Amino acid sequence: MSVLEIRNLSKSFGAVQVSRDISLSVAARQCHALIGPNGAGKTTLIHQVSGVLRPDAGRVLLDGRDITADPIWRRARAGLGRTFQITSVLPSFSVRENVALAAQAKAGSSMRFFAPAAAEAGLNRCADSVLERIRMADRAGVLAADLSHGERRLLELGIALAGAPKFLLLDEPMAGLGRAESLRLGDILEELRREIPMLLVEHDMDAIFRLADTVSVLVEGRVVARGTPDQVRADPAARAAYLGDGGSGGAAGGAA
Ligand SMILES: Nc1ncnc2c1ncn2[C@@H]1O[C@H](COP(=O)(O)OP(=O)(O)OP(=O)(O)O)[C@@H](O)[C@H]1O
Repeated sequence: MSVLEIRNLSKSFGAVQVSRDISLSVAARQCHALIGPNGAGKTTLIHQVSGVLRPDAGRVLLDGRDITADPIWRRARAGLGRTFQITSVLPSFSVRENVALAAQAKAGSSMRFFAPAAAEAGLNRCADSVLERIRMADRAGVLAADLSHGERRLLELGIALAGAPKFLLLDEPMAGLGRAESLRLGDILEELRREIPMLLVEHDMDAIFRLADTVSVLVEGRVVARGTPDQVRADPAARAAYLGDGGSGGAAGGAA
């Protein structure tokens, strides 16, 4: 069964239709990547899944439950994790505190039976296990304000993971990262993807070919090609529309 299912989503801004009858589904242990030229409507689609925007038509289902009308917080509580859209890092708190606060927000009232010291120890344990996963255990005590851009991105992922998501929305996680930082984040996402299914919008084609099981190519709000990374790389419609290269160059050509 699909963990995330998007059925026939459509969205217009005034006279401009930005999502045109888009359907896609992501099963457990799958990474579905969304690629397309600037302005194709990728972020608009992610916003409709996360709840930032309401679609004009169509439905979004998480674990089979219709969440189309749910506000952002209810989607988060239902297990929809997202990163890299709303900056959630608190600069004057340490890395561990940032993750522990996110874990506390997730735990909510279930913590009320514990003495404060025990609750704090539990949150710190949770934070430390997240920091291991994002390979930032050695930065636990550093103020978030003192992190590099790449580390801040990792911390944003850690904050999302502290919410124990059952699905992750990743909107251009590699944007602005250097080569080494992209590879590091790619390693972490590769480990995570078999555990938490994800919808990934990304321009970094190396990351797409490394992480995605399925790729959908969006052009002018419509899915024009879909398949494995290799199938999409060979698809004439994808090459013509997204790569704009007649088959010889462009982003996927570069990754080939
Ligand atoms: N709130 C809005 N009001 C009006 N038009 C919008 C709004 N948000 C996005 N658009 C338009 O919708 C189209 C799709 O934008 P969107 O940001 O979803 O594309 P994208 O594929 O994510 O692009 P990029 O790769 O550059 O991030 C663009 O033409 C954009 O100008």
